[in-house]
Amino acid sequence: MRDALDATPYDALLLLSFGGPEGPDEVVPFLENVTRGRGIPKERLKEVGQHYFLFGGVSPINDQNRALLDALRKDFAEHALDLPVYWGNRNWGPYLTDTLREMVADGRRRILVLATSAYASYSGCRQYREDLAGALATLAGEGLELPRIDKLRHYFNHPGFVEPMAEGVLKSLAELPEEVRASAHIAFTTHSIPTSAANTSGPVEGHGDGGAYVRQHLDVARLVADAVRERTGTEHPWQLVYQSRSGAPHIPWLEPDICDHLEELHTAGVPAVVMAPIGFVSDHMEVLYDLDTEATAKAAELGLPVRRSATVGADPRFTAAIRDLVVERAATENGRDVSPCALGALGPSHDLCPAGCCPARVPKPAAAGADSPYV
Ligand SMILES: CC1=C(CCC(=O)O)c2cc3nc(cc4[nH]c(cc5[nH]c(cc1n2)c(C)c5CCC(=O)O)c(CCC(=O)O)c4C)C(CCC(=O)O)=C3C
Ligand SMILES: [Fe+2]
Repeated sequence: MRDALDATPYDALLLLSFGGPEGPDEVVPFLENVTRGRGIPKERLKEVGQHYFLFGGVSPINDQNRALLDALRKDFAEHALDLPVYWGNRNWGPYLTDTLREMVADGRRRILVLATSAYASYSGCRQYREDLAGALATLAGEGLELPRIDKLRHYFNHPGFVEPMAEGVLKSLAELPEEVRASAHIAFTTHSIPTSAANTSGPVEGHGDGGAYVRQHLDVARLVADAVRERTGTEHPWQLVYQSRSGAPHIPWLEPDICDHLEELHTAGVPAVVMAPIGFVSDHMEVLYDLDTEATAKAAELGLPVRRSATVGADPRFTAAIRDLVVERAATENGRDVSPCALGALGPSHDLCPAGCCPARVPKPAAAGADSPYV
């Protein structure tokens, strides 16, 4: 019998995610939820709706979260970590507010949140904290006693996140035709966001020099590229590029787009490319449509061999990393010294988002940060 791991003071882990439709009738209401008050052009919405309809109106994201939940519960049980795991979403059922209400009914008082985004950004961090504040406000309005909520630090540079992605790139390289393999480029991709959001991502002191979002992705890309070089002996040129841009065309977003990048590489005589979606935790719609469908069709049109490498999903190294982060944070809350685990040049991310971190265009209350109106 292993020694039991200690999660106290926490009495629950909450997996907080984006949510997605699971049938054709759910696509439009889902997109209405996503875009409420966000000023996304109608044309873009129609187009994105088509992406979902192409897959029968079913986003893979909910099944992936179910798989991650199962894997986390199994991992915790195997390591005698007594911590129930719940799941709630921003944009589709199970909705965060309903899950939080259930957690309160179950007597949970100290909740730790795992968001399905590894990096700093408004969409990937503060917006989830706003969701938590919104849910807490609803429960307060119902006269319920509010639990205390903390959010796990960003895990982009945890070895349990980086390692499976490095292995995925190695596997994709091995699948390329042998004669082009050694000269293949790696295109690391992530969600494009407005450059204004990129420049203000992360803590205030890093704003203005590109922000944490791009810096964190570059660190991960370098770590994966280094791991690949160590294991193949080959230096594969790489670049961080972007996908899934939305918003009005006159507003600058991070570039280049993966499709333009493939065209550029092809013109420059690069014979093959591995697309590595390091910005995403699992193979959701952005990966299945924007990379596996659109970018792969673009590459076929160019006659450029491409492979798309795996996301971490429910990889056991990732669930072990989450367990590690939970135990680390619990120890910190108990005033014990910890040595947080992180690869790369940036070091472990902060436990508590400081005031002004990843600001919203229109300020809103956000929980689980230094500027939270809740304890
Ligand atoms: C940084 C980032 C992540 C990664 C971090 C994280 O995971 O949170 C992410 C994830 C996701 N984004 C998703 C879906 C959508 N995102 C949209 C719109 C937007 N995303 C943005 C950014 C991000 N998005 C932004 C700046 C917008 C513009 C509007 C706005 O400022 O909000 C829209 C509206 C239509 C469109 O414009 O494309 C949809 C449908 C899904 C579900 C996929 C599935 O169903 O499998 C997931 C996991
Ligand atoms: Fe998105």
